[in-house]
Amino acid sequence: MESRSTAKRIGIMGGSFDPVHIGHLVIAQDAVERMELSEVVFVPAAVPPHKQHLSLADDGHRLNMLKLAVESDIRFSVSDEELVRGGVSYTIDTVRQLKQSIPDAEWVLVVGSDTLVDLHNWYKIDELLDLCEVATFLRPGESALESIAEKVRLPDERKDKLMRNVVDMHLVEVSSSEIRMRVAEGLSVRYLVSPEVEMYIFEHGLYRG
Ligand SMILES: Nc1ncnc2c1ncn2[C@@H]1O[C@H](COP(=O)(O)OP(=O)(O)OP(=O)(O)O)[C@@H](O)[C@H]1O
Ligand SMILES: O=C(O)c1ccc[n+]([C@@H]2O[C@H](COP(=O)([O-])O)[C@@H](O)[C@H]2O)c1
Repeated sequence: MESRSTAKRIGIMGGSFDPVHIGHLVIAQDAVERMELSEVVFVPAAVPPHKQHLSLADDGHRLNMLKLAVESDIRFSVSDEELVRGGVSYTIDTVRQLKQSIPDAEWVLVVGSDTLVDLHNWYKIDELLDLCEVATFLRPGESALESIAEKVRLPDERKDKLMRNVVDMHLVEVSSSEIRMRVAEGLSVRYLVSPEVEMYIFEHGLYRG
């Protein structure tokens, strides 16, 4: 096993969080334990690069729901830097900014294995992989490690390092799209989002369709 330096290790979880659900929170907790992180920063995207055609709930609502979901857990925090920056949210810009704010930390980007096989399409991926470690978790229904490895389209050295950081995490079958759909259909989202987020959705009439 590689020995870790003593620098503080901070996880970064980026996403649309429209809305944040328990799947996101469970992954963040698993990442803390599996990747020896001291904390995880959730970063809601202004415009996610691969979802530019989708319309999302207002930035303010997505941010407020994230804050409500994580406020009782000192290991979690929320950064509004992508929302403040505006425009398409490239992760390289976010990681550069985070590194500037805490230069002596090690940064670990937490992504799903669907993302791992797409990383070669990310903006300035070479520089990004120099700046931070990537921890990948298997999402529900995803195939075995070997078949993911075959699909990673990055140089061997990069790929080997990424594959060493693919970890099993709890699989919670829930997505933000399902939450939005359930609210629109008048179904309950209790236990799928935190009670504070459930209340927020109903108080603000979000996702009614
Ligand atoms: N149930 C889940 N288990 C593990 N990871 C998840 C889960 N849902 C989302 N993620 C991961 O969380 C990150 C942010 O996801 P995002 O905010 O786009 O949520 P989503 O549920 O995938 O949204 P949508 O259904 O709108 O596409 C991504 O890396 C995504 O792979
Ligand atoms: O930087 C990129 O080129 C890039 C390309 C695709 C996705 N991302 C980031 O990956 C995170 C998850 O994206 P998504 O589309 O799965 O919600 C989110 O923070 C995006 O900004 C980043």
